[in-house]
Amino acid sequence: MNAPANDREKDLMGMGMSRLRKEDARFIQGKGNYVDDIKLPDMLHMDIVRSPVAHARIVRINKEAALKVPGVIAVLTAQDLKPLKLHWMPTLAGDVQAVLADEKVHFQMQEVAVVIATDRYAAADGVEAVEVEYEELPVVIDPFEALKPGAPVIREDLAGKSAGAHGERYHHNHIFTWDAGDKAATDAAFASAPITVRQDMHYPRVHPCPLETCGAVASFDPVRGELTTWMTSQAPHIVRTVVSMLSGIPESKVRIISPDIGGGFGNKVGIYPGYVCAIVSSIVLGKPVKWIEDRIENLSSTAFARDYHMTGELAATADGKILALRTNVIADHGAFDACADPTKFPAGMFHIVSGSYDIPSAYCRVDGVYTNTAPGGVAYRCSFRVTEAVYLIERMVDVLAQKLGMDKAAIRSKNFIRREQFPYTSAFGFEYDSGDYQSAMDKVLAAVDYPRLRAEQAQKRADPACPTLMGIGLVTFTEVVGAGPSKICDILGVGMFDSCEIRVHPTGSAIARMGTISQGQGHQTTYAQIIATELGISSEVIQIEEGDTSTAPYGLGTYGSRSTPVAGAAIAMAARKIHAKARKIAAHLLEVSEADLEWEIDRFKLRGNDDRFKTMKDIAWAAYNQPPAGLEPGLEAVHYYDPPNFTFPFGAYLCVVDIDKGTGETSIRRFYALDDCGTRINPMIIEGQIHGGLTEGFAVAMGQLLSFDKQGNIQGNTLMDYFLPTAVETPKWETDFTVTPSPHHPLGAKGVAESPHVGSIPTFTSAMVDAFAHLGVTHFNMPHTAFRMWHQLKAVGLAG
Ligand code: PCD
Ligand SMILES: [Cu+]
Repeated sequence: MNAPANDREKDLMGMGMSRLRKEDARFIQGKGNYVDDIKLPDMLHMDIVRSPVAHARIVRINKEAALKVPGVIAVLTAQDLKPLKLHWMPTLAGDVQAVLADEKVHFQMQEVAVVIATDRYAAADGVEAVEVEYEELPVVIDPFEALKPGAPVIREDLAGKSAGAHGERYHHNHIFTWDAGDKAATDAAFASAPITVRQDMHYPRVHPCPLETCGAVASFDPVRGELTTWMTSQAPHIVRTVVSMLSGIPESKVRIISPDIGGGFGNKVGIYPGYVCAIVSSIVLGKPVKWIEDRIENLSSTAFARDYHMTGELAATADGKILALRTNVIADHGAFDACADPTKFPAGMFHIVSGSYDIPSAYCRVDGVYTNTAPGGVAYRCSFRVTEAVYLIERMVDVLAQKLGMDKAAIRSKNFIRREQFPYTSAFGFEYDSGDYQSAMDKVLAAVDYPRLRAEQAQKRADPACPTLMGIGLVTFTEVVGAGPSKICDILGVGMFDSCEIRVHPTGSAIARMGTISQGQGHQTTYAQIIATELGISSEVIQIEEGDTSTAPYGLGTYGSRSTPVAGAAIAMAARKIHAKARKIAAHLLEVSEADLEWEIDRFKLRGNDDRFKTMKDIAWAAYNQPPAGLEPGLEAVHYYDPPNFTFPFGAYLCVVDIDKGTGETSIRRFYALDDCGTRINPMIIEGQIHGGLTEGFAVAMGQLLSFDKQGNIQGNTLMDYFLPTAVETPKWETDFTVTPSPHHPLGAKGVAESPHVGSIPTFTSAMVDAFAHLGVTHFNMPHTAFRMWHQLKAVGLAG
């Protein structure tokens, strides 16, 4: 933290200060306002009939018994939505998805019908009473099986379509092939390389699992023709655009409000059938309709993450210089392609897979595949498949080091993009804005006394009586966040810029609105801190509002750690417009020329003269009272910021584990995380974000898993089974930082919230595998539960 220069600066509580979170006053008193807190007069409740089977034809749906349940008002099926052309909806990935199953169900828990009733209980009773007759079809849950010639046809609606939104389809269950890099040069480098390594790995299906599930309250006013919907959306403006396009209601009469959100983690970016059904029900019935998912519905049917079957290959010299990288991925996207990636990137930013290393040639290919599982593939705390990419490259560098008998740190040093190479263009065409990987790693190695840890490990390996296996994981990752330059990044054709509007009131306090939406990140605090420093107004009196499309300027929302890189920049630019006008007003009030003024914390003063000044408070009053001739009254500005590039935060993580040789039980002895996100706005919030991301990384690596049995029954979809670590299981985190500002961001800031998730997961695997490295093991898949580790121990002749 930069110590404030004086009391005036301290009073601002601006950038760089660990000020407490403004929003916590309401959160810790239970006074937040979540979607389920919205209660409107005459509000009806909706519940969803879901398929018990994974693949079947719907022979018949009988609503009669349900309609007799006291309180039930209506039951809607695909047949009812058909006349409105709303039984299918477009997905963000250019596919279509059934809103309610149309003649066929494609995965277990798919939405089949909705029941609307006067209360939540009656709606649930109604759901029980809807009779659906299914004729079961063969199920495919394995994407490799799905691509075989005789595999069951999952998407009959696509029959005969040999091309999708992302080009050619070569099989009825194939969605797209996407590739990047130079294949010929990469193949040539492999053909002549002295050393090559190859490793298959599966990044299993996991779920973001926010504590608050998804939900909506839709309220259509038939008199005014206006639709207001409160919903748990990470991107309310794009939802408004889509709702207007689908319903035909003018965008000016659609209002989407994201109230407080109890965690998003990528799960609340997409548009789900439940939202659409609540809106349609409200339009049809002319009354407000509330839909709130339960936990099992959230885990089973809303967007999952990952499920990437990856093959990595590295070519290198005998002394460990990497010459080329090749990867091939089979991506399970479930029954509908409903990933939420920028339109032109069906595999997100997977091509950041060359990581922190200077690799001359690289090529990657991803094939998207349909299976009878829930749709998804969202960016769970990651900027669109970056987690998968970082996992692959970090695993591969370890595998190569093992093959060459090199140390993990030494091989990384040998291949780092060096500080003087930035801006650096990767083999995939990303222009990395800045970085200093060697300094970050050196700081971590020194902090944990790496040589001593290795010596301890050697000693333990030499002692057969030692009850534990000790593993050391090391990862040096690069993220790509801040989507994005709108020339390459859009969602449904809308460029991925972001926005800010600031109004300074006559008495010197202010309100600001952005196109993003906090889900717990603390935007109300950090955004106010940026404005405080830029404008010399205390962050305490700067009100931040997000999430209401009727008041906030258009923006693309919060995910992919884009708020700081994009909206954060918009805030600085809007503030600078106000600053420029304030300077004119100050010059007028002081009767001097603008050039004679200098800015100091909260005021313009006559250069070198502390006694002649006008504070921002004076200037605000004057703006509404006696602006200079020719200048409009008022003190406000709007800025739409289209970033010139992504930002590239990075980090170096080290983990030490001790695995019990008898039981496979693992203790995380140490986890040291160094992050570099450029200029830091609020170090305390950053620390909290890093703890959160590391804890979610721990959960994924050590326990989370959604899997399916052969019939397509989902496993692990309750919190009895799905691992959400509490304070009891969570390791103690040690954090550290370096500061390498982004050269193109007005504040030098990069995103940070995803880095700890992206970086920690491969670090855990690196540590777990390292514990077995002396026994010839190079890789095993997550999650590293005690049971799976016990099998691993048995496989190498340990454990009973
Ligand atoms: N340099 C810097 C950076 C940053 N920061 C801070 O921190 C935070 C964060 O940021 P970013 O990184 O920018 O991010 P954003 O955009 O805001 O956010 C997003 C993220 O965020 C995270 N975190 C969190 N937290 C909470 N609490 N909750 C939630 O939900 C969440 N989510 C998660 C996720 S998943 Mo995705 O969606 O999957 O893609 S992506 C994501 C904010 O407040 C800010 O301001 C500072 O201070 N500084
Ligand atoms: Cu991702």
